[in-house]
Amino acid sequence: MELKVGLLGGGSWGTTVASLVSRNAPIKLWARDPETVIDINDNHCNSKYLPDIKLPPALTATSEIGEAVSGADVLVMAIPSSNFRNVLEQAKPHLRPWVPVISLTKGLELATSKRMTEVIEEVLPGHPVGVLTGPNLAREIMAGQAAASVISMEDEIIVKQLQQLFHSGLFRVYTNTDLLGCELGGVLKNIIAIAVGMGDGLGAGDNTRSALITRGLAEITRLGVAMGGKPETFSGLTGMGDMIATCTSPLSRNRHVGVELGKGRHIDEIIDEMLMVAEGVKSAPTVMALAKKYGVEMPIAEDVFEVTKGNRSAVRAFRGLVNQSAGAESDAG
Ligand SMILES: NC(=O)C1=CN([C@@H]2O[C@H](COP(=O)(O)OP(=O)(O)OC[C@H]3O[C@@H](n4cnc5c(N)ncnc54)[C@H](O)[C@@H]3O)[C@@H](O)[C@H]2O)C=CC1
Ligand SMILES: O=C(CO)COP(=O)(O)O
Repeated sequence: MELKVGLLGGGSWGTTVASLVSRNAPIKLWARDPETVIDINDNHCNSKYLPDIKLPPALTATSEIGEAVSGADVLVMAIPSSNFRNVLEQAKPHLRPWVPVISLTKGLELATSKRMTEVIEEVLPGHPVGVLTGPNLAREIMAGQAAASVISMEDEIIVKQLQQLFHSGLFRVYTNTDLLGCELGGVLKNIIAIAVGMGDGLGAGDNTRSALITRGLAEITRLGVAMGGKPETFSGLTGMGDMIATCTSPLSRNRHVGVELGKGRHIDEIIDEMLMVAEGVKSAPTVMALAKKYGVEMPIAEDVFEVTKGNRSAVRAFRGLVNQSAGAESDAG
């Protein structure tokens, strides 16, 4: 049976995943901005978020949320974490029972510290939930570069059915049933990418970058495992894989924030001039609250949090990180 897909969110990643799915299944993308809807339907472009990129003609969009949701056999959410619950509430009256809901979002809810799949379970009880996550920079995928990703759901049968919707020649989609571990990897690496960006903005070298990525991975693994994720998940595509892509790519918005902080700019000024979302800035306070709750030391994330709050300069944070006394490699800090 051919599954129909509704995808909510007309930004860079929502449009990219909708383009991938349009090769495999009928899909309707909902965007709140009517100009984006016209641009996709008439010009096969999303000039605002993916300038100079041609979209597949099979991809169509609507500004009526009910049109994307009511006929859907699968719902995909590409809305930033700050507005995720609100959009899900708007979708709820139109959604048929038991339709699986897949999140593409790499953030946490500020007010509740919840993961997006927990928000889905709360708003839409009974619907199977999952994430599609991995080292996936939107512009590279739209440019036809090969990439790998992971669809994660706890139900082994449903996850295999949905894998086929997203998988294609140049976009290899693996399955994983460690939903918590996969989802947290995508969220937590954003903060480490800000730290790495800060180092790069301050002119640090490749050795420093490697140390931050490696120690950062250890840090996010400690928290993820304390919360119930599997250690091996954090060394796979959704953990180490996404860390490498986000911490080293000039396309990463989170790394960009770090680079600008490293140059001495203020966080408000950096965010004000960005069109797109950098989830790591918004997740930092929640990650600190989770680290405290689970008794996990996260020195790199803490420095990022302090710099983004304006309590510490990037130079001071960075000096602190490289000057820290070193114990055993397996220790925190
Ligand atoms: N861009 C990328 O390469 C990747 C992004 N992600 C994640 O995907 C999520 C979405 O990111 P992007 O699409 O890149 O962000 P973006 O900043 O490019 O676009 C965000 C979209 O959400 C829409 N939006 C925001 N609030 C809304 C609301 N209340 N109602 C309706 N629409 C609303 C905006 O209009 C915009 O179309 C983020 O959590 C991000 O971390 C994950 C993998 C790759
Ligand atoms: O999650 C991403 C790549 O996998 C995108 O990272 P940014 O949000 O930092 O651009």
